[in-house]
Amino acid sequence: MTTVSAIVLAGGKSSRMGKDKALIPIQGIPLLEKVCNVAKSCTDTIYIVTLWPDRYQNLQLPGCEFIQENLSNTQGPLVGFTQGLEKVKTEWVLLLACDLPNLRVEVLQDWVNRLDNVETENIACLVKNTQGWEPLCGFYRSHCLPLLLDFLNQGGRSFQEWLKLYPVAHLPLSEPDMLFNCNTPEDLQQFIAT
Ligand SMILES: Nc1nc2c(ncn2[C@@H]2O[C@H](COP(=O)(O)OP(=O)(O)OP(=O)(O)O)[C@@H](O)[C@H]2O)c(=O)[nH]1
Ligand SMILES: [Mg+2]
Repeated sequence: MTTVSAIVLAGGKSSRMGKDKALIPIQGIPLLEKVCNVAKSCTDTIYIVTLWPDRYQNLQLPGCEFIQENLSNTQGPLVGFTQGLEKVKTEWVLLLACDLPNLRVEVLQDWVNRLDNVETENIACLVKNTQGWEPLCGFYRSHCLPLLLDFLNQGGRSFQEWLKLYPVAHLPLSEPDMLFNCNTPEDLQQFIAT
């Protein structure tokens, strides 16, 4: 089976939520912990990229390694991903946002099993929606790092724009609510109510 690592992004400002999304308890478990638990079903190597590892010190995150972003301010998920990718030693990396309360282990494991059959030209393997790729719940080849650095050096910061430059393979998703992400207090209320 393909070996993968995982990168969990937890360096966003949570400005729409008004408090750190990573720490919001879902059924009593902080969201970042929940996401890392799901990532654990795919790999033993999990990197959490954040500007503030101290905040997450008391979470149950066994085996997860913090990567402290060496920036004075957040630069967005593409930059956070790049900082994580610099550590990755496996061929593929699973990238996850920290605000995905609905992730399903069986779906992610099915996706991992598909990676061996992805054509080599593809730099990533992602779900597509009507607006474009879902960049924050899917797989990237670690050798895309130089391409990503080039893009950042030219001032690019958008996942969607970067992904337009290279071939990307599709991942199937029969239940799109798995990608529901909690951005606002209303999103959270909606999630808790369902
Ligand atoms: N490491 C890192 N993660 C980031 C950065 N910006 C966003 N993220 C993460 O990327 C994911 C998606 O980001 P958003 O849903 O926009 O979250 P956010 O930026 O915290 O929220 P808003 O401030 O409301 O836009 C979340 O897991 C964030 O923690 C960043 O600069 N560095
Ligand atoms: Mg989000």
